Amino acid sequence: ATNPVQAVDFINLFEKLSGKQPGIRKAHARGLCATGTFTPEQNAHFPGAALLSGGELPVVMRFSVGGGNPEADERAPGARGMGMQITLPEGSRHIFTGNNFPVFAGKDPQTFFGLLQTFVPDEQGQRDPQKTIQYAEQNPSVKANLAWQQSAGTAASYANTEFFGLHTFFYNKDDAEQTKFRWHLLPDLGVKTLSEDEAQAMEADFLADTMKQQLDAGEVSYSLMATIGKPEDTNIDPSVQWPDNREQVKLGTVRLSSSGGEHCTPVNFDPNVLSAGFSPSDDPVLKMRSAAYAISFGKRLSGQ
Ligand code: HEM
Repeated sequence: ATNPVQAVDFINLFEKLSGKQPGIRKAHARGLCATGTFTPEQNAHFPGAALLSGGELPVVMRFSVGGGNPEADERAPGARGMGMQITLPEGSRHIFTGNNFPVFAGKDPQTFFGLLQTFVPDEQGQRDPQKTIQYAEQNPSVKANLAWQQSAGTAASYANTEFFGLHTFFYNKDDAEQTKFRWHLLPDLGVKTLSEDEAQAMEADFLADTMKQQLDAGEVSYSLMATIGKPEDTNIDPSVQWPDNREQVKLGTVRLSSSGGEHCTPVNFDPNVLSAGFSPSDDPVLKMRSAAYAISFGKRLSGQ
């Protein structure tokens, strides 16, 4: 492409799709903050990882509804997100930011951008679904995600949602013995979605109360899992899932202790912030995210 898409183009497009929302995240605008702990488990695939070597570490998590609307209706089916910052004893951080779909909408930023452009309404405020269908025919790497969007229910609770990192990461990348993995966060309370009727019986902002009730009733926890990749599994394409027979290992348990509050306000959940020994892949979508999040973070903190 002669004119590759830039991070700022995404920010402008998000503002076009959701309106200017001064001081608000340009994507995943509606959210719920939570705090808790991460209890690591040592693992042969991650020898000596500082993240997994100590005891309990503090966690700040932000759950969110996809899109730039801070008043998004939580009864609607579709994308939900999760950002998790784990702070290590010496102060370094490891951030995991994932969504509830197992496959991304496009093999690279350009393809994803083109898809988002098909969602821009015309002068009468109407969206043209035909544009999206045509785009998918010409850009098949968006199809698996669109199929997921079609069939997705409404997340019953953030405590009952699975989140996927989607990109490939490495541990000890420079070593001959490097581990290649993708992570996901499995809710120990099980995955639950609501049918359309069940969702309509809820309040539009039910997710914060639901989380509070679940925290009052007992433990809300997640298993942080890594899928270990084989050489033939893609390093760079988040629109392609790895075969489902790959080895799964548990990196630790995330336990929530509180929800609500402003702990997430000063956090930029940039998925390229990794603790010692970990490194990102060359996935161009992953690379694009740091710059886009930084622009959104700066705008949000400066009231734009
Ligand atoms: C080119 C691709 C992408 C772009 C341009 C993009 C852009 C953004 C932006 C601008 C924000 C707001 C950041 C802030 O203000 O702090 C955001 C938040 C978020 N994104 Fe992305 N994103 C992309 C891909 C992804 C992918 C692949 C995932 C999931 C694996 C994801 C999950 C999230 C989540 C969960 C949040 C909310 C973080 C929070 O609560 O602060 N995004 N994204």
